[in-house]
Amino acid sequence: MAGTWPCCPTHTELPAMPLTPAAAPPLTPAERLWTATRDQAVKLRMEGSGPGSETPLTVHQMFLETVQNFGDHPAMASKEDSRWVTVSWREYYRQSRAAAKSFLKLGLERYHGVGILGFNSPEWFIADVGCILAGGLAAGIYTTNSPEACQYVAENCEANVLVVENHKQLVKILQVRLRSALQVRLRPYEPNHWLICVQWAEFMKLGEEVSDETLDAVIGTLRANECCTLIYTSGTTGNPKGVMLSHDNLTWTAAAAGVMTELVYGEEVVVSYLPLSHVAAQVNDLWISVKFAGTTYFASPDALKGSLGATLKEARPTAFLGVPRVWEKMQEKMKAAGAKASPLKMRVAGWAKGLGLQYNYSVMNKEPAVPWGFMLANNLVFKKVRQALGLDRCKACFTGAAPMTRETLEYFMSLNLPLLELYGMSESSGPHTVSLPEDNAIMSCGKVLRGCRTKLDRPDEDGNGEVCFWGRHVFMGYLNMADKTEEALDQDGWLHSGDLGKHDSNNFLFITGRIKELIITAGGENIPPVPIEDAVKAEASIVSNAMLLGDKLKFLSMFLTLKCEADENGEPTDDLSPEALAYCQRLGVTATKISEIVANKEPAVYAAIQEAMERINARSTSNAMKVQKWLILDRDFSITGGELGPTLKLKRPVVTKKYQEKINELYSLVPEAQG
Ligand SMILES: Nc1ncnc2c1ncn2[C@@H]1O[C@H](COP(=O)(O)OP(=O)(O)OP(=O)(O)O)[C@@H](O)[C@H]1O
Repeated sequence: MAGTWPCCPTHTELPAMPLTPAAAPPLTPAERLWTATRDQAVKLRMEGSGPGSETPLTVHQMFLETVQNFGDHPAMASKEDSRWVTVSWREYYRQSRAAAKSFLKLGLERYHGVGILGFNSPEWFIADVGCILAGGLAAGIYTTNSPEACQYVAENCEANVLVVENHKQLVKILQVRLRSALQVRLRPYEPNHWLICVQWAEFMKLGEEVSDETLDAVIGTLRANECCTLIYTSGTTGNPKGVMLSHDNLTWTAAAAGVMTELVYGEEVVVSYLPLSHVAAQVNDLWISVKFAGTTYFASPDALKGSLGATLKEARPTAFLGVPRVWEKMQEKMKAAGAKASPLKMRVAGWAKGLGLQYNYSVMNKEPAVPWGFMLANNLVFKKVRQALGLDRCKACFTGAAPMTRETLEYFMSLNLPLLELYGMSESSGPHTVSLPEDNAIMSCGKVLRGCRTKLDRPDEDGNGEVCFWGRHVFMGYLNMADKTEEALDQDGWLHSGDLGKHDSNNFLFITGRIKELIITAGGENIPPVPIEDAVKAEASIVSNAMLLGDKLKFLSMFLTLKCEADENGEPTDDLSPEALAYCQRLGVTATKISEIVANKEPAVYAAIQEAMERINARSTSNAMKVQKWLILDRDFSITGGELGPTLKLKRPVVTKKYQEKINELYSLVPEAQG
């Protein structure tokens, strides 16, 4: 028998609009677990009973359930003229239907894409949901994409319509193909076809003459085991791939993640600021909110340049998700502020942090012991920190999408703000393992989502094997890439993550490496770069980013960048950051710019980094793992520079290509003759 999700509380009032019946439509018959074809259905990985056996739902059904039960609750909040304006679930549904009608009117064909290129906003959500209701494939495009990268996505998903946030983004689109002026474009890839471009308000009216019956007829043909969304991977390991997610992938995963983290229907608040084209933000901000009738507050586009703190204080989210770099930045800022405090305040903070760390380790070890003085520390320090961060209502602070350092985890534990690690991929519709407030272990990514399974493939003697996923969160396939899909999914349908991991005796999963970025030297040694890179960053606090080199080369070397200030566009500048300046001052160096340090090979700084490198080399288990050479690049890595992906993961192929000449210098290689 199929299971059901815990029901949300019922609310008798129905929205004043035609609603289609909520009975689950049948699945499209399918034999295979995967496909690379846009209009093909897949077989779902249904369990016979319990978690994983729940009735599959379409996005429309999940949405409708929330509208029926929480129609008047606020669904979205955005700032207009310095005031928060909310949109109810009923209104959000009405607007999504209006957008769907307009897409149909514009000629959106079934299983064709709608590219959405813009910062997080109600329009982003409405365009996404509207596209799905109209039978299209919603495809977020990163705002940081180059014109060519936008074109790649639009062509790959055969977009009929692009929804573009502003002139800046539109200019990119105009550079690559057609000539037109405003916000929505029609059928861009059909030669000689007419184009229309309209502003949002006009777009929302375009479909007014499309009847409810017409739209409901389309909605009635949606099937839970068919594709509705494309998530483009950010390309840390190669060209972006279109990850096809079905309705069931989204609705099942949103429900499973929310149930596991004990979300409360109608009470959750999140702040949306991470790129929605990334799976983590999209599932957290959009789909979990739909399932649990949460309220999404939209941050300003300059969130990561400084305004996020103010938004958090106003929205006071009940859960908050940050990628590691966001938490690290918060830590850097708080430490810099702490360093300016009076000696007394510093002593109090130091004492409280000791208690915070002790207490949170005791909770983690399942022997919670409130140390003497903890309550005082809570009143004097922890509560104030939470309030200052806008996290005073936050039941869970999550980190995910990339590895996190122990130092940052312990820093937040010491402030009684333990970070809960999540692990997953675009190909698993987001989360595969989840850490919970009362069930987590430091450096672990938590336990597998209920209803899913983990297999560690070909484990070594320490139990490290490739992490493989099974469950209803596993994607349908890569659009138009059957070969890549067959590489990712084995014959039995397990998704191979390309990550190395192991379980401890309590079944916590630890990610111990990435096979997909393993460096294989010319001598055949397999070397995971991240532990060495993290060690350098920990040993030399002036270092912002480190990238190990050595793939198919004779020895290891490393690129380093220094911590610097960012300008108003988030671009790295030549000015050293306060932390880097402090590092220099400790060494008696007066330089304030990266260029000064690099141009002079500033002896004291270079010597200090060399000593750090020697300490790390001394700990390495073989000569092949020692870093023989390193150099400092004159500009830090950034999203805009292309070296970092949207979740701030290093894009190694981009750095290698960009700095090929420097690699040649390091290895005294002669570039291949041209032509
Ligand atoms: N908590 C975590 N700890 C360590 N690594 C993580 C964690 N969460 C995610 N990752 C890494 O991120 C990967 C998934 O990232 P994602 O699906 O976002 O790909 P991507 O950034 O689009 O890049 P790519 O182009 O390489 O697929 C995982 O396979 C894993 O390597």
